[in-house]
Amino acid sequence: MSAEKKAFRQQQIARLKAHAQETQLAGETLLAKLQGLPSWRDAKTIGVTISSPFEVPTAPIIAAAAAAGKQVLIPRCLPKRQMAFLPDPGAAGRITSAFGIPEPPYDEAKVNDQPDLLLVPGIAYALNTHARIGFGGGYYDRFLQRYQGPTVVLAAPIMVYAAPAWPIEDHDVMIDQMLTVDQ
Ligand SMILES: Nc1nc2c(c(=O)[nH]1)N(C=O)[C@@H](CNc1ccc(C(=O)N[C@@H](CCC(=O)O)C(=O)O)cc1)CN2
Ligand SMILES: Nc1ncnc2c1ncn2[C@@H]1O[C@H](COP(=O)(O)OP(=O)(O)OP(=O)(O)O)[C@@H](O)[C@H]1O
Repeated sequence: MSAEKKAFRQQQIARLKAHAQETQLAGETLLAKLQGLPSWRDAKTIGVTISSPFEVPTAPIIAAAAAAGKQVLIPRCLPKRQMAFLPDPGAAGRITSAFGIPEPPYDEAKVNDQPDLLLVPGIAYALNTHARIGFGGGYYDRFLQRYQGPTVVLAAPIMVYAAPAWPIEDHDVMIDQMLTVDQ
């Protein structure tokens, strides 16, 4: 990975941490926008992460999906930077990974890697190209190569860039839809 990308990521994560409260507040507006999308309304299954304190809060999204009768699928990290989506067992059923992320237990029979809608996490997004940069695991760039459905990001203000301020690589996959508080 380029030193430039690494430096941007470090700086951006520090910015996210400094704007955690603003990001939490933006969550409400972003969820309302998400609920207005046809891709949300039509989805019977939703792929979403369990957020950390400086990401857009996903607990309200998960609650809204469940209330609307949608099945919530959350990712489990696997060896070789692979990721599988499995039904959310609820807070008490999640297992916290070595990276501190609550994950579903692995059960091959329950894997569904083609949710009807995928909410993609990240640390920064570009309005012009819909490029994204994540935490550096490469999990989503790999996953998105074989995911066929629509992708959406919920971009808190601190995550929004007019154009990418980080290097774009061949394996970067652009996101279909970018929701922001302002645009
Ligand atoms: N809330 C949330 N869950 C998520 C993601 C996310 O962005 N947000 N992910 C989005 O992808 C996946 C996990 N992402 C990860 C990204 C990097 C590393 C990681 O490797 N961390 C190392 C440093 C890097 C390295 O050594 O290569 C570490 O912390 O030691 C782990 C998980 C799945 N779950
Ligand atoms: N499709 C892929 N095939 C092979 N290696 C990949 C692929 N996507 C990413 N990688 C590798 O994974 C590592 C992390 O990728 P990158 O810096 O793009 O992560 P990221 O933008 O934070 O993405 P993500 O949120 O998907 O983890 C890099 O070493 C990159 O070369």
